[in-house]
Amino acid sequence: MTARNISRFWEWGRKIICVGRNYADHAKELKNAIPKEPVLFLKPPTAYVREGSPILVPLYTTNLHHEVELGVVIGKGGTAIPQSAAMEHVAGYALCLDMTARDIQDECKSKGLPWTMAKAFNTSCPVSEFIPKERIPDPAKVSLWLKVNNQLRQSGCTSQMIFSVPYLISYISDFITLEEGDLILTGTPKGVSAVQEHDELQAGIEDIVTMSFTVDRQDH
Ligand SMILES: O=C(O)/C=C/C(=O)CC(=O)C(=O)O
Ligand SMILES: [Mg+2]
Repeated sequence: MTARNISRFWEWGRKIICVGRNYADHAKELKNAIPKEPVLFLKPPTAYVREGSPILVPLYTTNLHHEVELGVVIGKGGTAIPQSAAMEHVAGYALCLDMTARDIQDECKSKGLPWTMAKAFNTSCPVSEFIPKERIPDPAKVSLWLKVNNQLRQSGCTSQMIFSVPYLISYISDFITLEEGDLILTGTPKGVSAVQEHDELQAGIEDIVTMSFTVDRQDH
C-alpha cells in the first residue's frame, strides 16, 4: 500500500473546519459583533477545488463572495490538545478561499438556520499547494492578499486575528477530534466582495505562495 502524502491533503477526505469573524475589521464590515469565542462551521471534502479547475457559482446564489484565509493543515491528530502543544500538531499551511453565497447566508442568519448551503457547496474551498511548516515560522505574522481581475480587494495580516492558531487548535480539539489531513480555515480579513462568472481570482501569501482561479457558472 502506498503511504498517503500530506502535501496532497485535499485528497484524503478529511474535515475542513472553518472559523468565522476572526478578524475585527471583517466582523465590522458585515455588521457583526466581535465574538467572545470562535464561530465555527464545516465544509465537506467535496468543497476542495485545485488550480486548473474553476470555482462554480451555485445556481441558487446571485451574490458569491471571496474570503481569503490562511489554512492550517493538521499533521498529528489529537483530542483536547493544550495550546502549549498545539503547534506540534501542525504539518503545514495552505492558502484557501472560503467561497460564500452571501445572499443565502443572510437568509439563513435571518431564519436562524445553519450556513451549510452558503458555505459548503462543491468548489467552495479553493486551495493552494501545501506549504511546509518551516516556510511559515510564525503563523501570526503573515500577510494575505486577493485580487479580482487584477484589482486588489483583500489585504490583511494574520496578526489581526482575534483567536490565534494555537488557541483555535486547542479550542476545536476539545470537542472535535482533529485528524491528520484535517484543514482549519482561520477566517478572513476585510474586503470581501462579489465575484461574477469569468472573473479571475488571484491570491497570495507574501512571496511564499500564489494561486489563481477562474469563476464559472454551474450548468445544472
Ligand atoms: O456573520 C456573517 O455575516 C458572516 C460571517 C462569515 O462568513 C464568517 C467567515 O467565514 C469569516 O469571517 O471568515
Ligand atoms: Mg470565512
